[in-house]
Amino acid sequence: MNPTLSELEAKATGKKVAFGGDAHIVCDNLVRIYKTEGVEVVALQGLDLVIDEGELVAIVGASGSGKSTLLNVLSGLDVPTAGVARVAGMDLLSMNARDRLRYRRSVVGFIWQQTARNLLPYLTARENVELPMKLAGGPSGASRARSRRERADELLELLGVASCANRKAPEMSGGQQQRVSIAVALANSPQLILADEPTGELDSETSEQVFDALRTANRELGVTVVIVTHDPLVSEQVDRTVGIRDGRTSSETLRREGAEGQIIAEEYAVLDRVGRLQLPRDFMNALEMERRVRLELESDHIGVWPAREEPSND
Ligand SMILES: Nc1ncnc2c1ncn2[C@@H]1O[C@H](COP(=O)(O)OP(=O)(O)OP(=O)(O)O)[C@@H](O)[C@H]1O
Repeated sequence: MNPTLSELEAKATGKKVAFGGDAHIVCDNLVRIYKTEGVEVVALQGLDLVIDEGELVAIVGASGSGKSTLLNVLSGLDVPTAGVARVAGMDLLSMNARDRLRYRRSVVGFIWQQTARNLLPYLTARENVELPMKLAGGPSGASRARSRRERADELLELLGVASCANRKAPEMSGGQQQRVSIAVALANSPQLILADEPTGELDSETSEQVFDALRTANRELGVTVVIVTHDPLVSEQVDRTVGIRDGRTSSETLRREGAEGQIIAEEYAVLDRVGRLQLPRDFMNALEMERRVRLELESDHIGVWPAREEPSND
């Protein structure tokens, strides 16, 4: 039966569910173009990404694929050229300067690769954790100072570095400094933690401790954690690894526990809303696929073949 005019009208004016719905992080067709000396570099080329609240996600990709650009956008440090970037319902493209400052102080926490960038060397671990709470303002007074100190000590305890409370950065190991950095990032109870190569300067044993601390923050405090990494150890221990290639999400690896407790990892190509997907470069090279491919729909899959050589006329 044909719809009535009023049904059509209701459909046209009805609220469409936006891409990603009310997910915690939504990037929709995100573009970031850098212009330097008249040359344009397209660092993000229409990237789509949806991350739910409380997820722990690793982002991997070759050097120059756009990982840091994405993290800078999500942290509110950089503004994308076009598209949608939404975190905790806040629109990162249209935010004014005041909201951006508030966003950076209390919605998101950041951990850099260089330990020296995360901590002030002349403050103790406890004072470093107290600092963002002081900067966020609010009432002053002895009881506020006491509650800041208590929160700092709780966070250091949670992350296994309570013994470092009175030490300054040069008196701590690299791994301890990064765990204190996580406490600093958590100080103002952010909803999201972003970490750019947090274990890049550490050996594998120390990396594992830092990664455990990030996992503890995710599990115990429910904070969403996004880690950019080259470290296979990190990407093996998260539920979801998102691969970025040429400024777009290209693959996702999902990990789940099998019936006998073994970890099963399955890699998927990412299909965007209009049906585009990136074939892995080594697959394309192996079959010398270039420019066009032939597709065939089967009952349960789609076959992709190299374009047929046209028979020559001579
Ligand atoms: N400020 C900038 N000005 C011009 N081009 C830039 C700028 N920042 C990044 N780019 C370019 O954008 C692209 C993506 O860079 P980005 O730093 O996001 O990659 P990445 O995946 O984080 O790399 P790496 O793993 O080496 O840190 C690269 O081609 C890079 O040269």
